[in-house]
Amino acid sequence: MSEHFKQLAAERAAEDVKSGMRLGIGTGSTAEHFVRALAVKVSEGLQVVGVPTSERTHALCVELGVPMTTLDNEPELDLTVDGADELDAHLSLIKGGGGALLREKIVAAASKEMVVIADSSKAVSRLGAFPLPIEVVPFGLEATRRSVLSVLSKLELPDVLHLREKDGQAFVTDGGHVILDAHLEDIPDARELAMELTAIPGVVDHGLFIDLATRAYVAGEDGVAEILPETAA
Ligand SMILES: O=C(CO)[C@H](O)[C@H](O)COP(=O)(O)O
Repeated sequence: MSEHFKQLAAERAAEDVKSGMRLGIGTGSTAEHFVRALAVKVSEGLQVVGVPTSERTHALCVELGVPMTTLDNEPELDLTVDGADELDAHLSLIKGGGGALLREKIVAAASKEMVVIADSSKAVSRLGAFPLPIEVVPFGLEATRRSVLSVLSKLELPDVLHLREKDGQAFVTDGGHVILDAHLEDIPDARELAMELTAIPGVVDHGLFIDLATRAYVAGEDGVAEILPETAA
């Protein structure tokens, strides 16, 4: 069922795409529904160019004939459409379950608008149940891991960090980095944690997306809801 809701949210976002737009194109199963909906519109004559946020999305765009460009050619984008692992009422997000958080954040930051597409299971009152991906440089991994643990301890968060693996090896991102997944259960102050993590040498980025999403389409039993960010207290 959640696959159907992902598709509904993606199709709603595709309706916002107009000819001439420069798009950021996200990564993951929900974003793939968006690529498929976009490809149909392109085959009907819609003229757009997209910057894919991962090699996986790039391959799908090639397969489906969605025209692509690079962020170097188009450093300012009109609209990015991407999925999320969690979103709260302020449209703060956890992303990176698919490991593409770095390119996703660069592309979202280069866009005038970022639309999040999700099934309703992703909407939470507070972020943190989904493990927070922290992308780190392989050089000095143990030292960086200790620095991350010390930030978690300072903020009184659980010190559970797992190096992400794939097929028994460390998972390597498109940028050649590795990922530490932080099992925090609950993040009382996402902004503070984001700032602390960003300041650690060796941390390339993390999956907290704050003040980037401008709108979300969340699909569930009652249809597709449009969500605008609540102003933070
Ligand atoms: O951040 C992401 C990839 O890095 C994805 O957007 C996130 O993991 C959601 O994936 P899905 O749409 O498959 O549930």
